[in-house]
Amino acid sequence: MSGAAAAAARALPKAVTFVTGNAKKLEEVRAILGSSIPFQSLKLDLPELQGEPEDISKEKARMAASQVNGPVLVEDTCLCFNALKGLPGLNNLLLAYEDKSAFAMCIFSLALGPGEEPMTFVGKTAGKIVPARGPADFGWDPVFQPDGFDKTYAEMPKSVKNQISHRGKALALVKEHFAAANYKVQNDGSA
Ligand SMILES: O=c1nc[nH]c2c1ncn2[C@H]1C[C@H](O)[C@@H](COP(=O)(O)OP(=O)(O)OP(=O)(O)O)O1
Ligand SMILES: [Mg+2]
Repeated sequence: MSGAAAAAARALPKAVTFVTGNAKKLEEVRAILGSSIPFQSLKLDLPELQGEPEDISKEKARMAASQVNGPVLVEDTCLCFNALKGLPGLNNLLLAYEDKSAFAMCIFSLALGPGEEPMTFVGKTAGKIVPARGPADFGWDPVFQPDGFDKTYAEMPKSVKNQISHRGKALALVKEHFAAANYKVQNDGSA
C-alpha cells in the first residue's frame, strides 16, 4: 500500500467475538468467513428485542460489547413477508394471502468496544414461501425458496446457500469493511 489512501490501522484490544446462541448460524458464519477475519465465538443468549431490525441488531451489539468488554459482531435474521409489507412473521399467517413472496434479511452489527457506535451490514435475498421441502434442521430453511432456484434453502448444498444467502451477502460487506479498515489486533502474534 502506498501513501495517502491507506487507512490508519485501528488497534483492537483483542480479536472480534461473534456472539450468538444459535449453533447453526455459527456454523454458516465459520464456513463463509473461513480465515478472512480472525474471530472467536461466544454462546450467549441475548434478549430478543422489539423494534426496527437495524435498531435491534445495533442494540444487541451494544449489549454484547459491554458483556465481552471488547469488539463484537452480532447478527439478526428475519424472514420478511411482502404481503405483510415486509414485516417478519409466522409462515402460517401467509396462508391467508395470495402473495407468497418474501425476503430473508440478515443484519450484522459490529461494535469495536463498549460505548462505541455499532456499524451495520445488511444482506437480503428475495424468494417465496413454499410447502416445506428438505431437512428441517435450521429454522425456516425448508419453506424458503430463493428466486432463480428450484430448491429451498434446506435442499441446497450448504456451499450454494452460503453463496447466495442473506447471511453470505451481509458477510461479504463485513469482509470488505475489515479489508478497508485495516484493524490491528493486539495480543495476537498472527496479525
Ligand atoms: O439462515 C437461516 N435459515 C433458516 N432459519 C434461520 C436462518 N437464520 C436464522 N434463522 C431462524 C432462527 C431463529 O428461529 C429465527 C430468528 O433468528 P435470530 O433471532 O436472529 O437468531 P437466534 O435467536 O436463534 O440466535 P442469536 O443468538 O444470534 O440471536 O430465524
Ligand atoms: Mg436471537
